[in-house]
Amino acid sequence: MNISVVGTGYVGLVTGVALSHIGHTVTCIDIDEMKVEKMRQGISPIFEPGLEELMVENTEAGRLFFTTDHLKGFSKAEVVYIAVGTPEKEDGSANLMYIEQVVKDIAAHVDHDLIVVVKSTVPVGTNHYVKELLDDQVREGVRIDVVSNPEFLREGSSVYDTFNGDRIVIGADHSEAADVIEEINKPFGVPVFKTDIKSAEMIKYASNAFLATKISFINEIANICGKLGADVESVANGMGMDKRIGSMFLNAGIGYGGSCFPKDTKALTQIAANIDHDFELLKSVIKVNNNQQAFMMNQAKERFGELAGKQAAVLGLAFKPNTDDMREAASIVLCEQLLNQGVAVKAYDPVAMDTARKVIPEDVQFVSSPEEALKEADFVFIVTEWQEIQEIPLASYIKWMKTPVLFDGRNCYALKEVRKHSIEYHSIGRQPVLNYEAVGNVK
Ligand SMILES: NC(=O)c1ccc[n+]([C@@H]2O[C@H](COP(=O)([O-])OP(=O)(O)OC[C@H]3O[C@@H](n4cnc5c(N)ncnc54)[C@H](O)[C@@H]3O)[C@@H](O)[C@H]2O)c1
Ligand SMILES: O=c1ccn([C@@H]2O[C@H](COP(=O)(O)OP(=O)(O)O[C@H]3O[C@H](CO)[C@@H](O)[C@H](O)[C@H]3O)[C@@H](O)[C@H]2O)c(=O)[nH]1
Repeated sequence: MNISVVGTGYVGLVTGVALSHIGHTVTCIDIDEMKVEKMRQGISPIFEPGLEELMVENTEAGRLFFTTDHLKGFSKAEVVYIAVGTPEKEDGSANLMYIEQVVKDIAAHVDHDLIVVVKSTVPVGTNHYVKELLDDQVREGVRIDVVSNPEFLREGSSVYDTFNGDRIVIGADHSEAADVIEEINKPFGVPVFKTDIKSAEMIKYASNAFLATKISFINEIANICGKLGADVESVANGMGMDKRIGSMFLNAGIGYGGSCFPKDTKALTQIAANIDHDFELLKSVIKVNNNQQAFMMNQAKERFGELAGKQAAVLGLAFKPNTDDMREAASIVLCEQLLNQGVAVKAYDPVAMDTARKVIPEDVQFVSSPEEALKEADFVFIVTEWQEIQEIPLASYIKWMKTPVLFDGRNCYALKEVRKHSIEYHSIGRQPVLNYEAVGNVK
C-alpha cells in the first residue's frame, strides 16, 4: 500500500520505517528540514536502537522516502498516518495545534479518497473532531475516513516493540476502514483489537495512567519499606509472582519521566475534569511522582546537612536508558536543585549529552566519562540505569571519588555486592549500606 506518515519523531519515524519494512511504500513528511536532510543521508535524527540500520535498508530498497513537501508526500497516499506531537498546554490539557495544522495540510493537498489514521495520543473526541474539520475543509467529492490507532511503543525499545507489540488497537466508525488498517498491519503478526473510536482513544490514556499508577504505587511501598526495614525488590518480586499483578513496571526509583507519562496523566485528569469528574486517584499518582523526584535530594540533605561547596557527580541524564530523549527527565530537576544548593555538578550520559545541553542549566559541567564525573566528588546521584553505568565496578567509586557516598535512584547494584565494599550506599526502598569506618571522615 502507499502510505504517508506525517511527523518523523519517535513515533512517526519508527512507524514509517516499520511499515516500509513489512513491504509498504512509505513517504515520511516532516516540516523540520534538517531532520529530513539527515534522514535522506541515512542518519536517524533520534537515538533508537536498531532504527538507523532499518531506515537505511528500506530506503535503499526503494520503499521509504522523506520529504518536507506535503503535496508530494500525499500525492499517491491511500492512507495517511498522523504522528505529530500533542504536548501539554499550561493547564495540563493536550495541545492539538499540530494535529489541526496537519488537517489543514491534508485538506489543502489531497484530491482523492483517503483513510487518515491518528497515531498521536489525543483526548477522547479528537478523532471525530479531526473528521469534522476534514469534512469541512477538503475538496468536494473527496471522502475521508478517520481511524484511531494509538501507539504503545516505549522509547529505547521502539523498534522491538513495533514488531513484538502486545496489541494493535484500531478504533473506527466503519468496519471497512478498520479492515484496511488491520490488513496493513497483518505482517507484524501482532494481535489486533478493534473497537469504536472513543474507546480506542481512551485505551491509550488509560493504559499509560495505569502503568504510571503501578510505578507510583511501588514507589510509595518503597518509601514505607525503607523506613520499616523491608526490601522493596523482594516485595516487588513476591507481588509480581501473582499473575493478577504481574512483575513488570514494579521497579521502584525516582519516579517516571519521559514524553508520555507526565503529560498523559495530566491530560487524563483534565479530560475527566471537563466532564466534572475529579480523578482523585490519578491526581495522587502525579503528586507521588513529583515527590519521588525529590527523594535523592532529600536523602543527600539529610546525609550531609549542608551541601554548599560540595562536588557532585550525576550519572545518567536521559529519562530512561537507550534513548537520547530528555523530555521530563528527572536529571533536569535534580541538576537545578543541586546548583541551587551551591553544589558543583559534573554530569555524564552515554548518549544524551547533546540533547541534555539544551535543557540542563549551563553551570553543570558535562564530562565524557563516568571517571571524569566521579573524580574528587563528595557524592554521586545515579539517575539513569544505562548498562554502562550499572557496570561501573563498585571499587571504582572508591578509587575515583573523594568520598564514595552513593545515592542510587534506580537500584542499580545488588545490596549483597555493595556490602562487600567500603562504600556508603543509599538506594530506594532498601536498607542503606553504611560502611562508615572504611569511608573515613565523611560523617
Ligand atoms: N514518544 C513516544 O514514546 C510515544 C509513544 C506513544 C505515543 N506517543 C504520542 O505520539 C505523538 C508523537 O510523539 P513523538 O514523541 O513522536 O513526537 P516528536 O515531538 O518526537 O515528533 C513530532 C514530529 O512532528 C513534526 N511535525 C509537527 N508538525 C508537522 C506538520 N504539520 N507536518 C509534518 N511534520 C510535523 C515535528 O517536526 C516532529 O519531528 C504524541 O501524541 C505522543 O504523545 C509518543
Ligand atoms: O518499573 C518501572 C518502569 C518505568 N519507570 C519509569 O517510567 C518512565 C517511562 O518508562 P517506559 O514506560 O519504559 O518508557 P516510555 O517510552 O515513556 O513508554 C511509555 O509511554 C509511551 C508513550 O505513550 C507508551 O507508548 C509506552 O507504552 C509506555 O510504556 C521512565 O522514566 C522509567 O524510568 C519506573 O520508574 N519503573
